[in-house]
Amino acid sequence: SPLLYSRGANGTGFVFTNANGLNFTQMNHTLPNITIFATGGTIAGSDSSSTATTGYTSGAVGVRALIDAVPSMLDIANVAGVQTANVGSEDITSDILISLSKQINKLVCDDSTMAGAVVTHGTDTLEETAFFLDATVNCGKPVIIVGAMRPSTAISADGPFNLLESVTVAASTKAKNRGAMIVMNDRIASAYYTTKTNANTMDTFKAMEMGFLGEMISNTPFFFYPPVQPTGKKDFDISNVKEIPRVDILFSYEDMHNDTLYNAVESGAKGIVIAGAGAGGVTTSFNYAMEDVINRLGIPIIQSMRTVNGEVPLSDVESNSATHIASGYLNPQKSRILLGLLLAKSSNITEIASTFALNTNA
Ligand SMILES: NC(=O)C[C@H](N)C(=O)O
Repeated sequence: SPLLYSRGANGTGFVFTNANGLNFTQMNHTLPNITIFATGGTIAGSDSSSTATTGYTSGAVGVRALIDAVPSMLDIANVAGVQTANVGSEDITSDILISLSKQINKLVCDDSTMAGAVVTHGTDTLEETAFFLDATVNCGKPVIIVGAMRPSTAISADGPFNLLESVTVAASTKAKNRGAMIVMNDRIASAYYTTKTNANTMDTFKAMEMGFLGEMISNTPFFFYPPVQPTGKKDFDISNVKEIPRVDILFSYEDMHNDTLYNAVESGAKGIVIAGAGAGGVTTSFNYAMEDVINRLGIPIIQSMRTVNGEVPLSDVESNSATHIASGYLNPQKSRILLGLLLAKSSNITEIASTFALNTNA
């Protein structure tokens, strides 16, 4: 069961909580209550050098240290911490995603005293977890996913301010009914569309065509638009889901070999996403191999794109939408999460195709 901590706005120390909910008896009752779910990553990273932004240990410090590093968050909200995992985000698994989503649904959605959730996470796969939570936590309370590009021991570590801003957005009534959001580098971004665009720098999370939802100025959120959800978004109830079927991503390139597809299927993939060249492109020969796998084995294949921007329209994946499925505006890693969630419910290719079609201009 998760480790739970909380403490009062007046700094009166930790209040024990039980696994069914949080005891906020020593809290400042004029403030909203927020739970932070820590999963590891650079935001919890540590290194002996204060200038190292590579080669450090991810997930070295726990949720209590993260909260302790930002005392001013207790002027914004009563805060509880749950240690869901403590790993580099490359080691986040679909089992962790299922348990994180269930924890948020139980401890935040089902608890009327809770205003919102913050998830601390490594940045490398943050967009995948953000997409998963956007799809599976749907109670209208803000869910904010946050990371850092500099470890906690670096000069000007970005984690503490990012965490303060995330708690602030999660506690804001203006943040309700907008789906999950990524808050980093003074920007509020859509979990659905935002991707990591730079491997190293702090200004990395962007949805270049769709833009940001808002900004943080002096730790105050400003939303550019009223609450809105992405056009193609589908909500999932995963309360009965125990496992997400395996979905592999295959990268398209000149001379791509068909056996990459057959190997994936033989190894147990129940769905495939192609990071296609341009608008979903693969070699002519690979196109025949896809046709074979779809028709003979009934395995859905989503054609996405290896470019950072753009759309794979249905008209670009040939044939009809029930056999070749276009990812629309979803990149391969987000398409993989969506296909996994759909396969956890049903392997009906027509249903899968119609969900992806919501993301295309068809
Ligand atoms: N900036 C980071 O968080 C990168 C780290 N490797 C992670 O994703 O866990």
